[in-house]
Amino acid sequence: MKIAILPGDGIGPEIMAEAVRVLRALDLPGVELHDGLVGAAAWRVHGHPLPPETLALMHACDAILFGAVGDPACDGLERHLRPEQAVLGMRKELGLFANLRPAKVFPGLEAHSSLRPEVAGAIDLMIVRELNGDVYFGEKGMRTTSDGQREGYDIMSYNESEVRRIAHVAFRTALGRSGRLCSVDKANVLETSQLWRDVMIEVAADYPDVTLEHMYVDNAAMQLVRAPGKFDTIVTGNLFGDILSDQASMCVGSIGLLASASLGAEQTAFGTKGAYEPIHGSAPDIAGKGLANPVAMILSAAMMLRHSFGLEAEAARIEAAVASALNAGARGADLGGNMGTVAIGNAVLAAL
Ligand SMILES: NC(=O)C1=CN([C@@H]2O[C@H](COP(=O)(O)OP(=O)(O)OC[C@H]3O[C@@H](n4cnc5c(N)ncnc54)[C@H](O)[C@@H]3O)[C@@H](O)[C@H]2O)C=CC1
Ligand SMILES: CC(C)CC(=O)C(=O)O
Ligand SMILES: [Mg+2]
Repeated sequence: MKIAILPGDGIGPEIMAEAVRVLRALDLPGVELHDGLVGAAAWRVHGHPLPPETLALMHACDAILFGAVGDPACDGLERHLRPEQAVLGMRKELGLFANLRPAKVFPGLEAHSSLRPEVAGAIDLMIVRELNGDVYFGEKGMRTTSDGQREGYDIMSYNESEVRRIAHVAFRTALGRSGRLCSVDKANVLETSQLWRDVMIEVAADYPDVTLEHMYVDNAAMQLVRAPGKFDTIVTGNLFGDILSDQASMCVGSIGLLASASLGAEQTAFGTKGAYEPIHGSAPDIAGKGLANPVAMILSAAMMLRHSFGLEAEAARIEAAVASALNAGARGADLGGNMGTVAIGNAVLAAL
């Protein structure tokens, strides 16, 4: 069981250290951890955010633990050299098209939500975000219009097989939960979304036990804070899923709590190959201060054990330890506490 450890930039190395401590504490037989560089950290050494060495490591491993990439010092670089291209490149190169982002309120944290505790307490949802298409991967560029203005453009598109494969993931996910699936789009305005909706309806025929509803993304953003408990499984495109999941994180209390799994079709000897990363970024504003919440990274490691290695009991053990540590007061500044990254890691380890 080979795992690529790619901490990346900013708080990435700080939170990854805690996830690695938790993994090592489980002392799982046959697990090998292989370190690699990604993002600005890789660009500084190799001149590229996703160098061939790192790509080869990603291909050679059964799963990838990915911290975060992004560094304000790189904002002026040509786009293909910016750190963020590493996470996009990894997802595309490995065909990781399905991003699962669970959001559930932890017992004892209801009062830390941006919502009223009784509203927050009902949250238990799964966002299934398409990860290989949409406006993030369309043709983009800068041009000059005929009247001499600069114009930026990014083409949004999905083809039907891209929508169909994420639809199947979403319907299967909903089947394993409450059987309710909400497809979020903007079909009242966008052709891309009209196709998305049409294909969702076609695929629904294969899943008679799932109830499919459709919601426009602007309404979904509103409903997510009005009555988030009404959602169970949400399926949506790359851009909308990116935005709605950050919003969902504050409904449960902090962006430092939400983990994710990015999965494709590739199967290894142990399970589905995947990359596991917090939903947040490199948080340059708190990087290097020991303040980052490592929970999202630790929970991403748990998702890895579940999806890529079939180690359900071990995944559940990590999740229970996190819930117990949080409930006992292990909280950093993001949750109104004063514990640092390592202290929160210690609390999770003690609860394992
Ligand atoms: N998957 C990835 O590698 C991602 C990378 N990014 C990149 O990260 C950089 C920063 O982006 P932002 O928009 O600031 O988003 P961000 O998610 O890094 O930070 C947003 C806010 O949340 C806080 N935050 C994030 N993670 C936290 C944690 N674990 N504990 C406590 N507080 C936390 C930050 O301090 C900041 O105030 C940019 O370069 C961006 O492109 C952004 C999102 C995802
Ligand atoms: C850097 C972005 C492409 C990644 C992001 O914001 C995300 O996946 O949540
Ligand atoms: Mg994001």
